[in-house]
Amino acid sequence: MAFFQKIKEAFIKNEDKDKYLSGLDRSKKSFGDRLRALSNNFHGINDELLEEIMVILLESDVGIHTAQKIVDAFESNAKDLKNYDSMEDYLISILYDFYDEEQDAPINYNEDGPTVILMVGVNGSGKTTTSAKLIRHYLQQQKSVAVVAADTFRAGAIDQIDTWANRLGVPCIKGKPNQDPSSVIVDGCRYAKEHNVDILICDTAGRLQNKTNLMNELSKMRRVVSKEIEGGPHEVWLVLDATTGQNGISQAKIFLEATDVSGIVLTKMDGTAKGGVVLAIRDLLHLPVRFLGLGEKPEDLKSFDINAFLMGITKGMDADE
Ligand SMILES: Nc1nc2c(ncn2[C@@H]2O[C@H](COP(=O)(O)OP(=O)(O)OP(=O)(O)O)[C@@H](O)[C@H]2O)c(=O)[nH]1
Repeated sequence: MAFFQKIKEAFIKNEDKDKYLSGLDRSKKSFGDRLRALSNNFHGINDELLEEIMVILLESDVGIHTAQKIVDAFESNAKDLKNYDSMEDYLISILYDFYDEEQDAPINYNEDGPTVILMVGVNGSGKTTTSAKLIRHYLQQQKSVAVVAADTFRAGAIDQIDTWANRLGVPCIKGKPNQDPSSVIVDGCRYAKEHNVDILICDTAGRLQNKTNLMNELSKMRRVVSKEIEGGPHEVWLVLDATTGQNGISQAKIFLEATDVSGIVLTKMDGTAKGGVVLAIRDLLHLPVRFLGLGEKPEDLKSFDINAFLMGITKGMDADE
């Protein structure tokens, strides 16, 4: 069976498939459609073709380092592929293996009390919106959820998450503007323990003015959570704006130097053709992509699925043809 068939079979079972297709449509235009255009002039695997694949990867923002690795892996076994379809199928299999989802541990949920998730990332990356989307995601899974408005530095951030919490009918634990975010997080943890909350989402501030401050602030937050709730924080998710592509990766590295991060949420994927950044993240940051933001609405945050992702960026809506 062609490799793509396997992806398609898994994709069909994903209930978020329509959102994946619409949200990744721009990436598909820059990747899948351009790849397919190579079928018009396919003369086997040669330097020209490898060069074209490289350019397509780069323009999808896979980044030079990662793109080179992908092309090398592809080249080493592709020589005998005689037609475009088998070439495309093999390339998709390389991208699949490259992501290698098997290496990901499942999300670390606390079996004995609230699971605390710290949301970190620079301002504007979509952290607050993603926190709101996560509330919905977990409510849909019949979990009890509360949110902590620990971004006490940005005027408006507290109101923003509070409004979302009200709309979604979950408690929002908030402090005053400029209050120490860690003290608000302590209040949140205590509330979660007292009220048997399953998931506590902490929307933190994303100030990146200097690494030492960031490091101190993040380690204080971790420390207070771990004192209040055993094993916490159970997950620390770095929110990255996909439209910033490779710049987002440099930003991510600063956060990774400041604290342990257990996963990435990539927002605004619907607004960019740079979908290839998923592969660069995997290669350069060695972290699982946990969720993709595929639109602005609360229901537009989707659990990452490599099959749906590859389908979205390669064949998209044409997959039924
Ligand atoms: N199209 C689209 N827009 C998004 C997505 N995620 C977030 N946004 C938009 O991005 C903008 C910034 O989002 P916020 O959630 O306010 O960003 P933030 O990181 O919390 O910013 P601070 O609160 O300043 O830290 C908002 O207009 C969101 O609607 C997404 O997946 N797709």
